[in-house]
Amino acid sequence: MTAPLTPTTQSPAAQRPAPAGPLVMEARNLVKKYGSVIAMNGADFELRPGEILAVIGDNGAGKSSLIKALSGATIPDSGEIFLDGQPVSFRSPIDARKNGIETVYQDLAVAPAMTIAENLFLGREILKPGMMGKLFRLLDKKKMHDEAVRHMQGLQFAIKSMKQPVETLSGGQRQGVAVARSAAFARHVVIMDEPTAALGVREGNMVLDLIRKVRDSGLPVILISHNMPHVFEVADRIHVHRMGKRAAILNPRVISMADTVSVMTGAIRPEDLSADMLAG
Ligand SMILES: Nc1ncnc2c1ncn2[C@@H]1O[C@H](COP(=O)(O)OP(=O)(O)OP(=O)(O)O)[C@@H](O)[C@H]1O
Repeated sequence: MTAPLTPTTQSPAAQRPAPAGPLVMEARNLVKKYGSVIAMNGADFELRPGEILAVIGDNGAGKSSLIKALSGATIPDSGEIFLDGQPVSFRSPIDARKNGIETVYQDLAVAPAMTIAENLFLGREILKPGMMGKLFRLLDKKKMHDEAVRHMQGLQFAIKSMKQPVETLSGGQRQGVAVARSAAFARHVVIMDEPTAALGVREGNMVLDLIRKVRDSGLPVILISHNMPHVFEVADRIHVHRMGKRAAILNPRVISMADTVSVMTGAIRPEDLSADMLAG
């Protein structure tokens, strides 16, 4: 062992029992090579129902490659992915979406000039019933608006009007719209790639709150983040990625942030951790 194992302070996640049950998503032995660079080197992954699973790792550890494989943005060279125990092979992000997996990307989150309601239904607009929708492709704006209100209220998302253009919102609120949109359409899994990056403290907390609500609504969340306090704030389990594969799954109720970072950098070997620090 190369570093002391420090006791943890109790995180808010401490109040929640560890989620259990059959796996919602699983990956085994994923490999992805780019020429001589090995981005995934036998990566495993497990997502349980009702949990927020944080995925952390140093730059270049292969987190994005893993997430891209799970969301259909990359096709792995080899390995297996299972959804509800069934083998799946996503050829594109649309394929993954069809299987109920929604991804919130840090950058292409929302269309600024469109309203909140329009953003929620972007690419999935509801057409008017009957000939008006079928023939003339007229949008059912009222239905989309009412659905948007219902959904945002369900997430207790404080917005005055769904008719507000997204560009009039704060950064945190915009990110909130992107999170809410994914939650609205995901049937299985929501993947969030650095959703709180570039946000201030208050806005970051607002998005974290929303992520908890998404989880509490029954959707498991995969949260990729470099922000350790945020990870410890919301994660039920922490998947540590290192050198192209999963190094450990940690229990944020027991392990400290400092030791988590040490596992991530390789200063602490997972086999040197006590059993309760691991969240197998
Ligand atoms: N399209 C690509 N072409 C070539 N190399 C790539 C490609 N995508 C990823 N890599 C390489 O694969 C390795 C893993 O990259 P990946 O982006 O998955 O890591 P990461 O953990 O997400 O890193 P970061 O936190 O810096 O985003 C890196 O060495 C990276 O340079």
